[in-house]
Amino acid sequence: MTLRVGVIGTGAIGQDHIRRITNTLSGAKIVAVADVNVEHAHAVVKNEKIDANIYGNGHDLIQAAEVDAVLVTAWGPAHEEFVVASIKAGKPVFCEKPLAPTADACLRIVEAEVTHGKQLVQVGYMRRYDEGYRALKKVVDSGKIGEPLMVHCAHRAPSVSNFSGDMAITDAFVHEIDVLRWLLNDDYVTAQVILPRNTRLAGKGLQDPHIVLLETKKGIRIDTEIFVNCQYGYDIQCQIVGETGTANLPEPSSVLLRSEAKLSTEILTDWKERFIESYDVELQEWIHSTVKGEMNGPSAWDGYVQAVTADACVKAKQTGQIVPISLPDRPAFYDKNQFYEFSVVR
Ligand SMILES: NC(=O)C1=CN([C@@H]2O[C@H](COP(=O)(O)OP(=O)(O)OC[C@H]3O[C@@H](n4cnc5c(N)ncnc54)[C@H](O)[C@@H]3O)[C@@H](O)[C@H]2O)C=CC1
Ligand SMILES: O=C1[C@@H](O)[C@H](O)[C@@H](O)[C@H](O)[C@H]1O
Repeated sequence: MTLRVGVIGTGAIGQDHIRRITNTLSGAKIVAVADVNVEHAHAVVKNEKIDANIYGNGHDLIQAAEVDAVLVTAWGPAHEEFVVASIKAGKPVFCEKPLAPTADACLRIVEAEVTHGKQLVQVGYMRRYDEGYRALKKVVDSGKIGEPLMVHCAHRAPSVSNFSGDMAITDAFVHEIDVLRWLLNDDYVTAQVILPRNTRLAGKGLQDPHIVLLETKKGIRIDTEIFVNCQYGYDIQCQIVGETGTANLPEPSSVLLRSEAKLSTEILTDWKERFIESYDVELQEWIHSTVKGEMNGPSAWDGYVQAVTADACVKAKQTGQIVPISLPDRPAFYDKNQFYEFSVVR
């Protein structure tokens, strides 16, 4: 069976996902696209040479008979309405991060899904599909370093022209929020943010770097440097310190170059390049799971936890205080794999 996918939002990552589903992955094809900028949607369909219907309104795409599953790659504030509408239509939906910009909006999505009774939502946290993070998780789960005690991370980007306000936390650090609780199989209980000396190279009025300190239920302490105008590269670091050893996220593979009296390896500069394979694996696994009627990736609940944690970090930044993170108990609904029937008969 070929999964017929409709994409809402034909901007940067929407186009990337259209390309990978069309040219790289198997088991799915793009049959519809929607964007508030319809001209842009037309241009994307033409440039990518796909045979897809074009809608000016995402809700029409969700209702369209030719669409089996929905990919939401519109701006964050538009995610909630499209994810909820997909759930109500009983269609599996992959939504790019963040699930929604506020914790309340994420909770409404969780409630809509629980009410519907089957898990239909996956959130685009692709680091869980990265070979390096998966290898790191294997080591942690094996017990080779004993129980994890501390985690030291860095999220560095060369520059970010589009960031405003607290986007270093709400747009960039959200990836660490998701991947670290998955790596550690734990949840967060407090957040604190320390503001080091500001770089002169950040946009006007923007704080950069930040140091975020998270504490988990098990008492693990996590420090993350977020430095999104570091100039030199896109550099993601993660070291887990356990009782009997440490484990580091592997560096992306790169040729070890001996030249001009120097020994060097390349550092990537673009997040798309750094995680290019993870996006492929993430969407390929989503396609396979969806066709089987399963939902195995980051869930709406994970999206909600990320939003609550990000809110606490923003509050901690604003107040300079250690902010408690309290979450309701995870609904039992998210404990088990909920299978849905693929009702589309062709
Ligand atoms: N997982 C990851 O690493 C990444 C995730 N993202 C996420 O993907 C989402 C999109 O980001 P970009 O592609 O960079 O943004 P973008 O600005 O390039 O594209 C967004 C598109 O959505 C369209 N749009 C906005 N509101 C809409 C609505 N109500 N209905 C239909 N179309 C609408 C816009 O016209 C635009 O074409 C964001 O949530 C972002 O955080 C973006 C980059 C990387
Ligand atoms: O999601 C992403 C972007 O929105 C964000 O701007 C980058 O910093 C992230 O690393 C990338 O994965």
